[in-house]
Formats: sequence, structure tokens, C-alpha cells
Amino acid sequence: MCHTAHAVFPAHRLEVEGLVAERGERLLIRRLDLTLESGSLLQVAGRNGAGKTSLLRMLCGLSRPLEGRICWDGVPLHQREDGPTAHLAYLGHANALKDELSAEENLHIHSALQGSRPEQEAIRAALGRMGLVGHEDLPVKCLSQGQKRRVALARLLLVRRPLWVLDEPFAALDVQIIDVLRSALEAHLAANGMIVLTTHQAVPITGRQHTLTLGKAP
Ligand SMILES: Nc1ncnc2c1ncn2[C@@H]1O[C@H](COP(=O)(O)OP(=O)(O)OP(=O)(O)O)[C@@H](O)[C@H]1O
Repeated sequence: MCHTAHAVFPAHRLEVEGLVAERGERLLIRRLDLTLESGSLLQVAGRNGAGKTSLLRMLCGLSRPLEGRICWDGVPLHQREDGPTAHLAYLGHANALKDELSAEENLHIHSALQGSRPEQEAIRAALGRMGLVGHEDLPVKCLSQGQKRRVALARLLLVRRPLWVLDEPFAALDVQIIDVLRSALEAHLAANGMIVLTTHQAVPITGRQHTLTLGKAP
């Protein structure tokens, strides 16, 4: 991890109040209320099509609920002075990498877009942590699916944000990197960070955890 053990986030709060969501005229979420505190992980579970990705996109301010609101530290996302996403790092289904650029160049650009300017050494360390030593300079299009996912995950280690929102972060990873990711998640929780993630497999992570299952019969 690039974060030092003593660099702890201040207390924050993520709140969802009376959220109703529909996609393509189908009611996906009837009414959702939840609060997540610092140092906690929320696992969003549910069958395919239950609305997990849709909820994550709303938590990131990328789409809006039909009704209800999502607040960070008591302020609705779209009313926040620093913008709806300044407090979070989002890893979607897609890796959002530029294929023609190298892993290192991708991380430079992504960090710059997030207002951070890590040293080359820090970028190489993050790629090394993800098992990509020797792959730093290759165009991303030459990497395997799992290696691309690792580059995307390395972004989490470089941009210091209290909330991580991760869609299927364990997909396409081999056992060794699942372990690395698991310890990165644990370190983030230990640093008083907050995590919301979807996963179809149970992942044993030490720390405060809650599960929300979408699409259950009413
Ligand atoms: N842009 C869209 N327009 C219409 N319907 C959509 C759109 N995006 C998603 N949906 C529908 O919304 C529902 C929920 O999709 P979502 O991707 O949130 O599910 P999910 O729980 O993440 O599924 P999975 O486990 O398969 O990733 C699905 O029925 C999907 O077809």
C-alpha cells in the first residue's frame, strides 16, 4: 500500500434516504434507506440484473435516483461544493484505461484527472504491488484481461479517497492478486476508509461489514 499506517481518514458518513430507482421502466429499488460509517464495508449482493451496478452508479453521482437522495456528510451529492465525486474512487465493470497508452501513462493521467500528481516511483510501486513489474511500459492493449484489471486496481493505491466504490473488484483476478486486493481493502478500512462493493463470491475480509441484498421478494 502507498498509504502509511498512521494516515487515517477523518470520520465521514454516507447516507441513502428513501431511494427509489427504475431502469427502462422497471422498478429496480422500491425504497432503500441506509447509513454507512467510516471503517465499514458494504457488500451489495443479489442475482444478475438485481440493480447492483445501477445502485453503485447512483452512489457515485453518475446517475440519479427516481426519488430519494444520497448524501455525503449530510450534503446531497449534487449539492456538494467540491462536486459529487471528490470524496470517492470508483472502479466500474469497465477498466476505463486508454488502450494505446502504457500502464504507467494510464496511472499518470488518471491521477492527474483526480487532482493528484504521484511520483513515478509511487506509480511503479503501485504497479509492482499489483504484480505488474516488467509490464509498466507496454501498451495496455497488450495486457491480459486480468492484468488490465490489476492496472485499474492500482489506481486505488495512488489516489487518496475515503470512499471506494468497487464493481466486481475480484473478477478476473488470480489467487495471488485476490490476496493483495484483500489486504488493500483491509488496510483502507483500518485507515477509517469506507468501501461499497459488489461481488458474487464471498470474500473473507477482516473489518466491519454489512450486506445489502437487492432483488429479494418483498
Ligand atoms: N441503460 C439501461 N437502460 C435500460 N435498462 C437498463 C440499463 N442499464 C441497466 N438496465 C437494466 O437494469 C437492470 C439492473 O442492471 P444492473 O446492471 O444494475 O444489474 P446488476 O445487479 O449489477 O447485475 P449483474 O450481477 O449481472 O452485473 C437490468 O435488468 C438491466 O437490464
